[in-house]
Amino acid sequence: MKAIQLYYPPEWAHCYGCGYLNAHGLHIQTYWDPEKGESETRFTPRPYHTAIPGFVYGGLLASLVDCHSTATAAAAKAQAEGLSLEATPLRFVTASLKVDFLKPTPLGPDLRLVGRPQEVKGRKVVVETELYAAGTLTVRGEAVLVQIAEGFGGGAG
Ligand SMILES: CCCCCCCCCCCCCCCC(=O)SCCNC(=O)CCNC(=O)[C@H](O)C(C)(C)COP(=O)(O)OP(=O)(O)OC[C@H]1O[C@@H](n2cnc3c(N)ncnc32)[C@H](O)[C@@H]1OP(=O)(O)O
Repeated sequence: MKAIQLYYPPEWAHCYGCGYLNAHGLHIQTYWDPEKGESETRFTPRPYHTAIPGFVYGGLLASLVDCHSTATAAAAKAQAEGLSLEATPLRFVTASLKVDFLKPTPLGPDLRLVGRPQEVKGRKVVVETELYAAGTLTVRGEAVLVQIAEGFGGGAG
């Protein structure tokens, strides 16, 4: 299966969180399950992603939720409209991002994010994301994503 981010055209693939053309980026990769209508990202933080020793920096967790949500929005919109991302790349930007840090996230285990679209309406998609560390829910996010309008800000992403 191909990660949603790999369908982004090169001019939209420089994002620090998920752009495949950003050599210094996180390279977040999101996979869509059309049967369940939900998405998954896995990410293993590095030792330098520390908040306090043993725990993951919250800004990194917010970045994971952010880019996981933009990709989930693209997949959800494509499925809702019966489009193929291969033929019709869709790219969303984050209009609003809310992150609840429910528990400290331990540094070490692989993190798993699950995204569920709550609303797909026009250019807007609302996505709820849960982030698990070793099976424990530690972060919940809600994001409002807006599809980039035709010809908008080309090359900036
Ligand atoms: C990087 C940016 C440059 C772009 C270059 C483009 C190319 C590169 C792409 C690569 C992108 C990488 C993506 C990585 C993920 C990020 O980190 S993106 C970076 C952070 N995000 C930004 O910088 C976005 C800045 N904000 C904006 O540009 C504009 O506010 C937006 C988000 C495009 C929306 O403006 P708009 O197109 O005028 O949309 P508008 O018609 O007002 O609203 C559409 C819908 O969204 C809702 N909405 C809009 N804002 C909000 C909000 N804050 N809260 C709740 N709902 C909202 C509206 O209510 C409306 O809903 P409905 O009425 O239809 O139900």
